[in-house]
Amino acid sequence: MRILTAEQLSEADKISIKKQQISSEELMEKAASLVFKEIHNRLQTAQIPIKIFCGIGNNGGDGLVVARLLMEQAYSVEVFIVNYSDKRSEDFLSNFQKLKNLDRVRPVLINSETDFPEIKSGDFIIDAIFGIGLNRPAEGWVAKLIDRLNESGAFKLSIDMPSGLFSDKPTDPDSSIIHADFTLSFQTPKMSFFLPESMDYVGDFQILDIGLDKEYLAKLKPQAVLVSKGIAQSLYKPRRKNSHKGDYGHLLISGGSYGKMGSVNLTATAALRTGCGLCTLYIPRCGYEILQTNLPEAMVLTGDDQDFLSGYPEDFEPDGLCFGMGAGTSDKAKTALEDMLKRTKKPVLVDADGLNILSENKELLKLLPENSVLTPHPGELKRLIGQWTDDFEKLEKVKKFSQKYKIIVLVKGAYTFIVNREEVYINNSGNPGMATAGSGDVLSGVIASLMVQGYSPLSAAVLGVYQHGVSGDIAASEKGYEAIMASDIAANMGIAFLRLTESDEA
Ligand SMILES: NC(=O)C1=CN([C@@H]2O[C@H](COP(=O)(O)OP(=O)(O)OC[C@H]3O[C@@H](n4cnc5c(N)ncnc54)[C@H](OP(=O)(O)O)[C@@H]3O)[C@@H](O)[C@H]2O)[C@@H](O)CC1
Ligand SMILES: Nc1ncnc2c1ncn2[C@@H]1O[C@H](COP(=O)(O)OP(=O)(O)O)[C@@H](O)[C@H]1O
Ligand SMILES: [K+]
Repeated sequence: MRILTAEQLSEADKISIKKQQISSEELMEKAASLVFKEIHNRLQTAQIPIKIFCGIGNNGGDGLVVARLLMEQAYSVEVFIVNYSDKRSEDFLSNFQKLKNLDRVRPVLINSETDFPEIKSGDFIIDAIFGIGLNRPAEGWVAKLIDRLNESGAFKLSIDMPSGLFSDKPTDPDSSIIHADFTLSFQTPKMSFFLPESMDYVGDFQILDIGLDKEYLAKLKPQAVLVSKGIAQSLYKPRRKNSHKGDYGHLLISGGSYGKMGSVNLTATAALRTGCGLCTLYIPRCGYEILQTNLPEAMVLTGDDQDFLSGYPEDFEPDGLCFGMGAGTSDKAKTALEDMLKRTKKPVLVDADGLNILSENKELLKLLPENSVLTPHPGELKRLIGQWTDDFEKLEKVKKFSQKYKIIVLVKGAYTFIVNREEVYINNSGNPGMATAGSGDVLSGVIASLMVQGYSPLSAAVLGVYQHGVSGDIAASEKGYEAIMASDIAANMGIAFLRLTESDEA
């Protein structure tokens, strides 16, 4: 699914109306009918007090259509017009008239704070105040109304956007924004649904296909692409019967220090569970017995130092390299990274302390082979690219960084962003149970393993992040969020690949 801007969607709206020879009022009826259906499916005519707050633009128009359709099914509905301006949209006005023609309804106009209705915690609020047409933060009594709705404790369903939230630019967190429990959004998700600063306003969300012209939509340059199972399937390379371990690549994982050997163990386990043919670990001497005992499938080479990573193995040509987990940022570890980067032309994956070393020694960034993959979490990213003022600026900075060094940069989080120059992918698989020590180490193993198996670094990053999330979801369904440990994410990778190759019907 492609993420488009408000401007692109409004234009697509106009083009679709023209091409499909329908009126904008008909498009609104179609969009709002889908919202009605979702609500009706869930409420099944339960007599919950429904209060619909409608603005005076097209988002308000949607709210009015939903109100009419709910009334036709004998729901208990009250309609409030948030009358912030006299510039009512045409489709708002025609639907306002249609609603008033029903004799049971008396929409209540809200012109100031004194008109606010009482809102009880058991009410069901439908928020149709502002949609993608919001062009400034909500102010005055409209802001107070939004605050009042948020404080009510009532369930809030937003149409298209939580009112007060911008779709594709930063929203001042001090402004008034509906804190939706659920958002039903039209045609495509909006960028702010995925960014850490704004995702909480959206609640759970569902996208309703309102039938905008597919041909036109396909021509638009998306802000980002949401990674789906279909995309992951299209990247997947099935294993051939006529193959041997040499066909699936030899990965060298370099990391670890005294007390941090577990991270290398997790990365290596994940890499082997993701199918690389051979895996060698390059570690300080203190980790030798630990890893040889724990993970007999991996080969182990050690540097000269007892506790810290040092040097780089002589005469060793793996198919790909992964550096950083548990490595620390000692001078020796820095030299180890530098030696590695000077010895290879193949894209590498750098994670964790490898990223911290790069942040402290920015000149090393220039040594990264083209299309190397960096996998920072937000803290590591900040050290790497500097502070940002908001998530949209962060994304722009990451794109520039990716362009400057010709590399792929992940921004890990509840939604992980995969940035390849101007191109952005957003991953939606995974769950909060994965917020646990070592799950990032597992991700590095998954991606690096795919990289040595002949996937392009970008495909490895997109497929790897998706599979890592799916594996975490399998772990959650078996164990519950709290009990997930990073090793469970590695352990479930096989089932995640089985799921990937299953058709959805199966
Ligand atoms: N495109 C699609 O796919 C489809 C879209 N559809 C629906 O249309 C919605 C977009 O409708 P829209 O363009 O009329 O804008 P909307 O969000 O109702 O608000 C604009 C109004 O708010 C005003 N205003 C803005 N900020 C303000 C503020 N802070 N405080 C006060 N006023 C403020 C602004 O007034 P002005 O700035 O001119 O003063 C204007 O009057 C979209 O979200 C979806 O629900 C579907 O029906 C069909 C398919
Ligand atoms: N709430 C969440 N939902 C989905 N995935 C998550 C969530 N929290 C963390 N993750 C995933 O878990 C991993 C955590 O990585 P990281 O912070 O580097 O962990 P560590 O350093 O402990 O290995 C990332 O891949 C991230 O996307
Ligand atoms: K809304």
